Amino acid sequence: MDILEKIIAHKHKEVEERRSLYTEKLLEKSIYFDGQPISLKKYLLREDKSGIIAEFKRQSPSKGVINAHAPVERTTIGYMQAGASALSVLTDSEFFGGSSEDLSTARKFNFCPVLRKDFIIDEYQIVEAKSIGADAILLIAAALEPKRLKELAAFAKSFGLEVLMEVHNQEELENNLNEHLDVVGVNNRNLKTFEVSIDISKQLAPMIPNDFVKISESGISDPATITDLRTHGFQGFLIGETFMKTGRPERAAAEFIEKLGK
Ligand SMILES: O=C(O)c1ccccc1NCC(=O)[C@H](O)[C@H](O)COP(=O)(O)O
Repeated sequence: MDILEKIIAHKHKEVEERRSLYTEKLLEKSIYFDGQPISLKKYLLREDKSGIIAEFKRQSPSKGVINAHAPVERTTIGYMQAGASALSVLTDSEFFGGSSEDLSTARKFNFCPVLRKDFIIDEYQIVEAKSIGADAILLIAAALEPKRLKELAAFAKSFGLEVLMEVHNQEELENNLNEHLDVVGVNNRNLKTFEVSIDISKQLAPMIPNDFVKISESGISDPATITDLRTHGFQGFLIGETFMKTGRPERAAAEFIEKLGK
């Protein structure tokens, strides 16, 4: 079993356990449930922002522990003050050391789009995403059949949540484009082998229709890479480890964005 298959197998168990503790009806009582989501798509297109989606990521399967101590509140407020366009919060605990509480904390202290970064395989997780205050969810093409990905995207849109679909190759892209997606992300990291190559983004960019906002994800460690990716049509850039591996992720983000010039 590769790591993605392990994560997905775990998610199936996790969803069933959670559903037995908190029904969808209970989740719908959250203070966030009737709120209007903040559009990730619109914030990524704002010219006064960097296009960076700054990620709160404590650990990962590829790197182990990245930052065990950064507080969510200070880090996420600092990311937004530094000029990030949006936040991404890993909510998986088993493999990434995150939690729903991390996302709710980020939500409570920031007025900006918040992406729930998790491995979504079931409608329950989408109701949960809304209940913890997320504005957008991630659907990973490598983890879902195209029909299922489309059903989950439509379900998310019915709650007003925006959908980021992540691909790693041409086949995943061509098989999964549908009208319910808002943002298409190219993951530079192969989730099965952990190899990272920014060239994947550059190769796939011309194949992504312009109706979708295009983002490049993972392995971005230099502002010059963003300048280059912009010339290939990318409007958003998801960055986690480069910031989180430092003692003060929000300061690393501020220095990075200052060097970028926006
Ligand atoms: O980061 C990993 O090791 C990983 C392994 C398996 C599945 C997903 C994984 N990461 C999730 C992400 O997509 C990244 O957190 C995100 O794109 C930011 O990447 P980075 O800037 O390289 O931290």
